[in-house]
Amino acid sequence: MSEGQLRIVVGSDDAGVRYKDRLKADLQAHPRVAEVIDVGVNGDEDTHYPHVAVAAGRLIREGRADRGLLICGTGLGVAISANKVPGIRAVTAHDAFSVERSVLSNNAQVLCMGERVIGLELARKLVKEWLLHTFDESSASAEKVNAINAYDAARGADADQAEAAVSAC
Ligand SMILES: O=C[C@H](O)[C@H](O)COP(=O)(O)O
Repeated sequence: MSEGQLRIVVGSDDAGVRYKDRLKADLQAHPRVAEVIDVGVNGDEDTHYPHVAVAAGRLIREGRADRGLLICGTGLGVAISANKVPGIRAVTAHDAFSVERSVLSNNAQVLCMGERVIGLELARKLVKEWLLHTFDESSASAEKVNAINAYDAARGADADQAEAAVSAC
């Protein structure tokens, strides 16, 4: 893997599998992509979106992938589900500005799209652009992402600990 290359996990439910497979092929051909890991679904498989999205999020959390691209009917269910994995920041975005800011403002690792919402060619263009955005740890946005991470780290802890973690940001 060369410097700056990304390992990307892709996944979908049955409503997103056509786009997932097409976008996966684009990713495999892209010079910025070192590896694509497909967590399904494949063919006529009918695994529901939460299971696929959480599997993808876990690969990122475990350090086996850098980013995730998840497709369902709307892009909403996969985002909600991936965000249940600690440390994961997943967004649904169907326009260039939101896709860009998901990385530059939010350092989101996971981009979600809806096959029933966006045209395939626009989705392909946005995914190519997404690959070129990189979060700047020295930017003013980093402090805000750190606050998200502090809330995240405090999940499961008692409320006092959560407040202390957040107020320290
Ligand atoms: O967010 C959920 C997705 O759009 C999914 O593909 C379809 O879910 P539904 O069948 O519950 O509408």
